[in-house]
Amino acid sequence: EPPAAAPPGGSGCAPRARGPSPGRCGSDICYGGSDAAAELRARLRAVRHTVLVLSGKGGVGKSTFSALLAHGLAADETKQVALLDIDICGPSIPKMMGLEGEQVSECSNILFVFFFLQNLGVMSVGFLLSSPDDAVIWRGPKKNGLIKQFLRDVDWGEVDYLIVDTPPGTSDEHLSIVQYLSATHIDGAVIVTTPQEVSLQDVRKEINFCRKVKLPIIGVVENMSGFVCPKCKNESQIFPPTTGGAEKMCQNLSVSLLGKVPLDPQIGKSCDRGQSFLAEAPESPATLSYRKIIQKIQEYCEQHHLPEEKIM
Ligand SMILES: Nc1ncnc2c1ncn2[C@@H]1O[C@H](COP(=O)(O)OP(=O)(O)OP(=O)(O)O)[C@@H](O)[C@H]1O
Ligand code: SF4
Repeated sequence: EPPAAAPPGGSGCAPRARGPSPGRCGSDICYGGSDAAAELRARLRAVRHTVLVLSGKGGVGKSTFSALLAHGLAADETKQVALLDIDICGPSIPKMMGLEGEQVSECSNILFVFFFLQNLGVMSVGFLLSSPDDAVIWRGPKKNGLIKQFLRDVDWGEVDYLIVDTPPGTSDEHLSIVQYLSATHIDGAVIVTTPQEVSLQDVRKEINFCRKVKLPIIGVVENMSGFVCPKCKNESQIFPPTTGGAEKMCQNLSVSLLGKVPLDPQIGKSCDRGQSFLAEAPESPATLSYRKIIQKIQEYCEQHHLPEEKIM
């Protein structure tokens, strides 16, 4: 189904000016006052589950996983899913969701998400850039202000699953999102890695970060885990797991391994076209792995679901 380009918002909504909107005090961006936590709570009160997607290294497939997690959850049409991209320096979600070049719309200081499907909304910092090739070079406080603005000013509506694609590593943005979302509820984090030691090293840091900020870890996904040749069916380890891969690391650190996703060149092609790989290659081994992982995340969230009074 083609993406609906126009966000909802009614006729009076002019396209939003580029860049974050100024705060009420007239400063470049509003960092929130004493009532900020209450505002955030109010805005996010109808979000049932929040899942952060993290990775130690860049390029391991975190944004791809976030996009496909959102697609997979939205396959159940009774669920409302929102995908938030806070990768301020390299937002790739607009392209992966076929929404590149879109600009955020606002009406009465409320920002509207774009809908890929009727039940799958997307919000990305990329919608604030004038061109997909623009670089964002901002200092921490400005980034934090933007993240808070996203959470506070966006009309999320009723959301069953809010998936947050974060930048690689552990930075100011991670601390901010954990702090802001703690005003409501975070189910936990999914950490994406390749089997290589160089990626696993950074995952260990990520796990320490989660433990420090008391963010539950739903589990680890080992991506690019082997390649099955479509011709001869031989399996090759493109990124050899020299130290036992994610499986060994998860055992050692008492963290769940949610699953392994093999390399499949079709994944990149589908993402570049802004299409769901799960829908385009429903029988592929990678899709089957993604589906099993998504089901585990869903089960985890259902087991940790919010008390009714928080769902208003
Ligand atoms: N299992 C896979 N098989 C083949 N290609 C993959 C797989 N997973 C991801 N890719 C490709 O790897 C590249 C990097 O993926 P992606 O942009 O999701 O990484 P990332 O971890 O979000 O990177 P960054 O954090 O730097 O934005 C993309 O071209 C994507 O299509
Ligand atoms: S395993 Fe390698 S050489 Fe053999 S068919 Fe597959 S791609 Fe070709």
